[in-house]
Amino acid sequence: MWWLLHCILGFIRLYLDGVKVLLYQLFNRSFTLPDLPKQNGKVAIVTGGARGIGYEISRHLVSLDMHVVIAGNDEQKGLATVKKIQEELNQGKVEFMYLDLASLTSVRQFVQRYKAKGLPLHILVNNAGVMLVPERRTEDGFELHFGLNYLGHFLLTVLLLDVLKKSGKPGKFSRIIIMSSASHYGGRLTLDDLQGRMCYSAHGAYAQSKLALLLFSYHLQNQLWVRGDPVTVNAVDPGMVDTALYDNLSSLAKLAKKPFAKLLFRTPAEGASTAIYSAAASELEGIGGLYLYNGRKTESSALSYDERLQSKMWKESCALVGLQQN
Ligand SMILES: NC(=O)c1ccc[n+]([C@@H]2O[C@H](COP(=O)([O-])OP(=O)(O)OC[C@H]3O[C@@H](n4cnc5c(N)ncnc54)[C@H](O)[C@@H]3O)[C@@H](O)[C@H]2O)c1
Repeated sequence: MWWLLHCILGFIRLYLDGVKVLLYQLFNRSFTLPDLPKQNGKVAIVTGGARGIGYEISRHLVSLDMHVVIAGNDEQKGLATVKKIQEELNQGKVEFMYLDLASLTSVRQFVQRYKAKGLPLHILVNNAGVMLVPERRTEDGFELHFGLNYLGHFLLTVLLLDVLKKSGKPGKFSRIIIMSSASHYGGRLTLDDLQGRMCYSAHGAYAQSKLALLLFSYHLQNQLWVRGDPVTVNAVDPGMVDTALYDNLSSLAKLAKKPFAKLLFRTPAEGASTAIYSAAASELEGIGGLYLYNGRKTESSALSYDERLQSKMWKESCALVGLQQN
């Protein structure tokens, strides 16, 4: 019985958070990107950069003369996106590399292939994600939202940290941008049931994955500061954006969403603006540990700032992906 209540509460919390965001978007214009400095010589990885918000981030970073690696699990789409960006921008340094975040082996192989290229890494945008997927497991047996949105990005980031640290320097920090969501406000984290085995709610699982990303983001930033490493980590909330992320809504919810999406949802380009700003704005040089929404610093949930929970999650995540803690 209590699992049913848990599912219903997860569902209600997610939709309430959605309503709050839509009301905000009704009365506030989308953040307008200022002119950003050219980024010649810089290299970025954008996960899920082949469509939606990730595509807009990739395209904009290439237009700033960054070398962008689009990392995704759909090779055909990825290569087509590379071609599209090159045609639109009349060339530009952009390439596709295969990465399936739902497979820890694929994450490790991606990092190996990336490192073999000998490229530096100045910007890592952890953008890819899925939402409201019916109960499924990753290749490694993790609940899909947790395994893909969170653990895949956790491993990717930790394995790329050495390159990010080497590529940054005082006054020119490397930057990690983590795509969170307002759904994290309603997120709950049950450390002894991270895989939702006791009771599964797709709404709860998505919110949990976004909360876990925030706990990770703050904890990692603290570690980097303590060690004096030239890398910053900021989390970004893109708002509610009309993309394929909503493809898993029920038919009824999709129907109800249609008029709202036209009127109130942000376009992918608008949704990408805060992430692009975090990646390239001079005024964010050396600044990390923020939750940014609509171009501004905002408070995330009280739970996300809980340092004990952050460190417990860090330890648990290292154990789950088979990493030695440092
Ligand atoms: N759209 C919104 O309203 C909204 C709101 C808050 C947060 N977000 C977040 O923004 C990010 C981008 O979402 P979007 O709205 O552009 O959705 P989208 O569905 O258009 O894009 C998601 C991207 O993730 C990639 N992806 C999915 N599974 C993958 C896997 N196994 N390995 C590698 N890549 C994979 C997809 O190929 C796609 O490129 C997500 O993290 C999402 O949670 C979106």
